[in-house]
Amino acid sequence: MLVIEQLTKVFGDLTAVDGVSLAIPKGQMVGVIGRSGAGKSTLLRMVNRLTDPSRGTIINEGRDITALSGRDLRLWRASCAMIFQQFNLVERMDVLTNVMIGRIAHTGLVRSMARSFTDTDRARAIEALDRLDLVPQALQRAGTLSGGQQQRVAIAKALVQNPRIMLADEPIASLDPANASRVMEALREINKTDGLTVLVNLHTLDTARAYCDRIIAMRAGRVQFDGAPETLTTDRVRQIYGTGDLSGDIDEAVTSTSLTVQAPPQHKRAVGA
Ligand SMILES: Nc1ncnc2c1ncn2[C@@H]1O[C@H](COP(=O)(O)OP(=O)(O)OP(=O)(O)O)[C@@H](O)[C@H]1O
Repeated sequence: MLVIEQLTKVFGDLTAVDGVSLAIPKGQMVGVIGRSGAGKSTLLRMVNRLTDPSRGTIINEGRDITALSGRDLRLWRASCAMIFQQFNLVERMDVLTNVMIGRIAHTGLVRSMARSFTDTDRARAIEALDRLDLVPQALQRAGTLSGGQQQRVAIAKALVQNPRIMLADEPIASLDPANASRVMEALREINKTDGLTVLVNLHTLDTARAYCDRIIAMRAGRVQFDGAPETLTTDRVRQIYGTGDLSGDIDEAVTSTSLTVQAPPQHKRAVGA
């Protein structure tokens, strides 16, 4: 169980995350939705301590994550794999090497920089690539792959870290709908097969509804809704985001979503996938 209590992040005059409390059972797939600036990224970044909280606590399986420093903090970060919108791969390196870099916590930085990986590293990386249907691309330069393939390489790289939690910060925001579906399906498959907790930030309600066990809707740093996808009705979304304030992705999701049909992901920000 991941327990977040009164988690707050203040940047100058701005409270980006404002007293968020959540209890996330192991193995749950949670979609965090909200408009740009709602505090979704800051929340995720605090969970893996890329951003230090101003107040509040994060407890994972009874361990106070907010108190970690030094080696323990590095190990926590390694066990909390992060997927970013922009893939974070070394484009000029081949796919297999990119994935093996994910073994850094096990291999060590020096060996990783020298690209001196063990047979175990290589075997784990190939196994992960196989799960993501990317073995044929293993020796291809990462930069030559499509955006969707690159994001699946990033997921394979995260998998070889042996994470306890997978954090994905708008993993499909740069992808076309077909690639977005494959990436979300891959995350869901890993969540179900490995029992891995997944926290995924999404701009669109349809996607969260289609793939997540639970939806957290944020606005201005606060949790406005936390529950099962089917209980987040259109009326509830309108209450949260306000009828006079319905522009952008959440608005489109409200107007385009059937509440009974698990719609395929509707991507809103297609750029150079
Ligand atoms: N390092 C920072 N310094 C100052 N302000 C920040 C910093 N990081 C985030 N913010 C601000 O905190 C607020 C929340 O940002 P955050 O990125 O968490 O929102 P978000 O919901 O993830 O938005 P997006 O969907 O656009 O990524 C925004 O107003 C943002 O400008």
